[in-house]
Amino acid sequence: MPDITPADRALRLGVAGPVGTGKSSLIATVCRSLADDLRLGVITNDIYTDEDARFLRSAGVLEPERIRAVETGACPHTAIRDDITANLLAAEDLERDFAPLDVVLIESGGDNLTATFSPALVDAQIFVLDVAGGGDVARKGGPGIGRADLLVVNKTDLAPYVGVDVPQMVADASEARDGRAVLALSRTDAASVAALRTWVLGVLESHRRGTHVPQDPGPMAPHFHADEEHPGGGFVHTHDAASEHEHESRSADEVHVHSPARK
Ligand SMILES: Nc1nc2c(ncn2[C@@H]2O[C@H](COP(=O)(O)OP(=O)(O)OP(=O)(O)O)[C@@H](O)[C@H]2O)c(=O)[nH]1
Repeated sequence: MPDITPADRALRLGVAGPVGTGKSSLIATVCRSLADDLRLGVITNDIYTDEDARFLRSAGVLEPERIRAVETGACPHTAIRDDITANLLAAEDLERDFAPLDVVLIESGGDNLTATFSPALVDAQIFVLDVAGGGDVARKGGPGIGRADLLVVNKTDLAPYVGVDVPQMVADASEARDGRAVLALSRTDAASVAALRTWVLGVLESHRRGTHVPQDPGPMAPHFHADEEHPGGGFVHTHDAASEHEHESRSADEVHVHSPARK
């Protein structure tokens, strides 16, 4: 049997970041700018719905069949970091059904500031912040901000309305990242969209050459889960290997993958 190396399959590119920072819109932008040149697929993760996948299908950026939703049933960050089975199966199915694909984009649904993808699931990952979250967010650090392959400071067109100094926010982010890539993006700014396109093509090229090394930004920082039945209204937990994980656990066949009916 021939050896299959990561370079022989599609580049798997994760897109994570807090709720509403523009992850789905960024994926739509990448699809619009690359769909004529590359064969693309998308997987979205949502807790109970396939809302992000439906948004992308209705945006008409790819054939609907190339956009699949994983309904995680628990926090999406669990399905991109702790038990990636459903996402891996969805990626493999998509890659088989539309072989050969160049890039599969995997979105982590509305999630918190510390969620990151396992390097066993994605080859590279983008972490998305937006200016509306405040100029200070980039300075606060965390695994995604510090060590994702690319940090996007999104919706720069809104900066004048929310009083954020974009060059300062980018400088703070670059400092928090020891010089790793930071991109100020707005879907209304063609030059920034072109820079995003160039970045994706660059990662794809190194992936194909076999020189791209997936990085692990690190586990989520300890975080608080609201729970009415818990004393104190919730609990704090961590995701490091040594600590017990308290999320509801689900087997792969309990996790739903939505794909529209094939024509
Ligand atoms: N002004 C402006 N608005 C944007 C931009 N990108 C996205 N938005 C808006 O920001 C809102 C959230 O965008 P989404 O793409 O749904 O964000 P998301 O991170 O996928 O959201 P969740 O999946 O719920 O976490 C929507 O109203 C978008 O239209 C941008 O570049 N500029």
